[in-house]
Amino acid sequence: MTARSVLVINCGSSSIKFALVDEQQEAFPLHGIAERLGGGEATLRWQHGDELVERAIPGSDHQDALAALLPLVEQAAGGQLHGIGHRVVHGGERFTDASLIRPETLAAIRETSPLAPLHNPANLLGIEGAIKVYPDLPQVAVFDTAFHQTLPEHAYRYALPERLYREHGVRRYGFHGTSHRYVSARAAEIAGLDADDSCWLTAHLGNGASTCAIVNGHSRDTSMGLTPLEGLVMGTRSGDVDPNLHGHLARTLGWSLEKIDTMLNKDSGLLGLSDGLSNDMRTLEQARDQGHAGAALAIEVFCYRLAKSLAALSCALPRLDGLVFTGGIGENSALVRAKTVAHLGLLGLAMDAEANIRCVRGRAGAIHAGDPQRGPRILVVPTNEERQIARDTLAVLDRQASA
Ligand SMILES: Nc1ncnc2c1ncn2[C@@H]1O[C@H](COP(=O)(O)OP(=O)(O)O)[C@@H](O)[C@H]1O
Ligand SMILES: CC(=O)OP(=O)(O)O
Ligand SMILES: [Mg+2]
Repeated sequence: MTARSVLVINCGSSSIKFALVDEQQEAFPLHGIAERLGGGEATLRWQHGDELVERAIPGSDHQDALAALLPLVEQAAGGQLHGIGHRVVHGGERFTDASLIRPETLAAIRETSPLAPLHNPANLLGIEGAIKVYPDLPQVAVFDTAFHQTLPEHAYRYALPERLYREHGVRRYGFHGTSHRYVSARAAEIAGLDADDSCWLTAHLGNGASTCAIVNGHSRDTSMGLTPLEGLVMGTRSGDVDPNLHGHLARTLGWSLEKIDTMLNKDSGLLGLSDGLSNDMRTLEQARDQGHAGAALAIEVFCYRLAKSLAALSCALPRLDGLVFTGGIGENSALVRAKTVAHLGLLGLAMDAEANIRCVRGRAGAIHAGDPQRGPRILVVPTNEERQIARDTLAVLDRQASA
C-alpha cells in the first residue's frame, strides 16, 4: 500500500498552522503558518523540504489563506492527500474520540464555542474554509478534550450545585489532550515500558500550559478545567485565582465581566507578573539574567505553581514512573525544568544538572539523576500534535472504510 498523507490544520483566531504529514516519513514534507489574517500585513510562510518561502497575502481571511495554501499542499502530496485533520479545542462531553466532520459535528462544535471562545470559533473557520475549498475530501475533528474524557467523576466535578453540571455542562474538561497522549506514549517507548502499564505526570508548557496524570494510557486528572484558563500560570493567562476575584473587581473597581475576562486571558500570566515585559519565556530568561525583578518573579511563580500542580496530580497515580516535560518551554528551558524539579523532592524526583542543560529542542532525553529502577524518571519529550492528529485522522478514515 502506498503511504498516505494527511493535511493537519490548527486554526487560531488570526493564524493557521498547517502541516502535511506522510504516515511513513518522520519529517513533514511541508509545513507552515498563515499569520495576521484579516489585516493588511497577512503573510503565508512555509517550508517545503529545504526551501523556505514567504508570501504576502494582504487582506486575506481564513478562507483566502486556505485557498492559497491548499494547492501547495496538494502539489507537495503528489495526489496522495487522503484527508484533512483539524485540531478542535473543545468537544465538550460529546466527543470521546476524533470524529468525521458531518453537519451535526459542526453544530456540536458551534454549541460548545461559549466554553472556548478564544479557540473554537477559529477552529470552525478553518473547517468551514477547508470544506469550501475541498468539499470531496474527508475532514476529521481531533479534540483537545477527548483524551480527558476518562477522568473519574471525582476529578471532573466542581463543588457547585448539581444542576449546573446536569443542565449546563459546568465541569472540568481539560485540554492539550493530543499532546499529553502523544508524549506519554513516547515516554513509555523511550523508557522501555508498556504504555498500558505505566504511570506518568506530563507538563505541556507552550503559550497555553497544562499538566496531566496518566495511568496505563488514560488521563486521570489534568490542570485545565471548564475552559483553558484554569490551572497553571501561562503566557498571558492567569491560571488559578481566587474564584471571588470577579466579584471583588466588579464591586471595588466597577470592572465589567468583559474587562475582567480580557485581563485574565490576555494581560496576566508571565506577561502580567513581569509588569508587561513579555509573555515569552526566552525574553524573560534574558531579562532575568540582566537583573529584571519582574522577569525573575514571573519565572519563580511559573515554576512553583507548576510544581504544585504536579504534586497535586500525583494523587491520581498509583505510582510514578516519570515526569515528562514538553511544549516550547518544557523542551527548551533548562532553567524552568531545574527550578520546577527542585520543588518536587518529596516525589523522589532528582535532576542530573548536566543532562538537563544538554537537552535541547527537537531531541528527547532523560535528565534524571540515578537509577530509574529506584526513582522516577525525568524525560524531555518533544511533542508532535500534528503527527498525533494525522494518526487519529487516518484511524477515523480506516473505521469509515471498514464500516
Ligand atoms: N530556547 C528557549 N528557552 C526558553 N523558552 C523557550 C525557548 N524556545 C521557545 N521557548 C518558549 O516556548 C513558548 C512557546 O511554546 P510553543 O509550544 O511553541 O507555543 P504554542 O503553544 O504557541 O505552540 C514561549 O514562551 C517561548 O519563549
Ligand atoms: C487549549 C489551549 O490552551 O491551547 P493553546 O495552548 O494552543 O492556546
Ligand atoms: Mg503548541
